[in-house]
Amino acid sequence: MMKVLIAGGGTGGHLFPGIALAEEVVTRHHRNEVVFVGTERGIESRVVPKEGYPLELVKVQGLKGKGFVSLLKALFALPLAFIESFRILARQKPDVVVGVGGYASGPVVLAAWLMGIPTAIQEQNALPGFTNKVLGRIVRVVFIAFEEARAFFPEKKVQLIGNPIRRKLMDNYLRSHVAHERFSVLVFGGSLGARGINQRMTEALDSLGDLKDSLHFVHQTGKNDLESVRKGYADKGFQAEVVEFIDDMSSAYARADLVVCRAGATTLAELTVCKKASILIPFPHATDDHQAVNARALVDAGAALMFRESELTGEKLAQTVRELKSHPERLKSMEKKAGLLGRPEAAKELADVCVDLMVQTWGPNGRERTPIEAEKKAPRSHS
Ligand SMILES: CC(=O)N[C@H]1[C@@H](OP(=O)(O)OP(=O)(O)OC[C@H]2O[C@@H](n3ccc(=O)[nH]c3=O)[C@H](O)[C@@H]2O)O[C@H](CO)[C@@H](O)[C@@H]1O
Repeated sequence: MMKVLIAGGGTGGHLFPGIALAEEVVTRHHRNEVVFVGTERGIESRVVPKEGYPLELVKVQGLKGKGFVSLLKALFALPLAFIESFRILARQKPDVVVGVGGYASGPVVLAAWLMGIPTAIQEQNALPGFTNKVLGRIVRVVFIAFEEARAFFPEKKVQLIGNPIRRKLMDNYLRSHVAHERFSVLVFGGSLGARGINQRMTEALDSLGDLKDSLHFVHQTGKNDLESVRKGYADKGFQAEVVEFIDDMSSAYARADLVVCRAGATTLAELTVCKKASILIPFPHATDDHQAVNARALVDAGAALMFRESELTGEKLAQTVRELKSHPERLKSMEKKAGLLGRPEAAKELADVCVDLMVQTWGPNGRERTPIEAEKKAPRSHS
């Protein structure tokens, strides 16, 4: 029996690896528990309750600055979030705390460390964010997904395991290979959508008119561009499903012959596990340009093509789609190379280490809990 507290979120790229860990933990034993800590405005406030896990909220702002000392200062300058974190940890009594990045991760992991609870962080990107770089010094284990991230953390703590993928996404994906007649392009801009991608793709349609009847698009726009993108496809006579957000990414991937997307780390992990060929357009304003560094790993392996948004015209994008469509053997080779980078076992490996941390710290049964606390752990079922 183990209780894991997962702190962080904000965007899907941080939260979904946490959900993947949660799924692994609760399917191992019906009395295992997972609690999330996030913020009201993060994607977690919508997704976590839907997934059936309890969510505690803290009020945190982004932390910017440089160096360990300035982060500590910034964290202590947020006394409310910090006090809330202590309270949550005292109430929840987790055996292990895992930070997945995003606003809530910093104060909660720091508070857990001060309370003597074993901590770990999971860094999704090739270049770690500021908070994780600092938390790396205090946590017991640092999980990374790209070799490039190793250099930013104490060597002995690092475990390169890849980014955990949601079990539901994997299971459904394996079951949902769909036969389709048209060449299907999945277009999406990370968990929030991407204006740059929305614009380039609608511009690209102008140069793809002759292929209209053999192309099918599934396009996720994010909140703001839904109507204009929908209109773009409709006015130009293309067959397209245009949505604000895709709930079922497994069937979206399953139907795609080609994916056009940003280079968020969780997206890339999914592309490799699902063996998909992709055109990557990294988010140009990502901190330290980390999306381009993420993308490089796939490009160097021959699994993807990458274009800088500033250099990519609609016409160039159209030409690339056209070329890949007319060279299925090239697409196949990209798919194969993507598959070689996939780490489908990441969630399991992460959960194994959580068990080790619990056993080392609290013994094989975890923390002592009063009979009432233990009783509250009603057996849960998880689909
Ligand atoms: C702007 C920004 O700072 N983005 C960061 C954020 O990206 P972001 O939150 O966009 O994350 P990713 O691209 O890594 O992952 C997106 C996740 O959302 C899911 N999804 C996406 C679209 C959709 O309609 N439905 C859906 O479920 C995908 O399947 C995937 O699981 O976190 C990533 C992981 O730390 C970073 O690499 C990104 O740089």
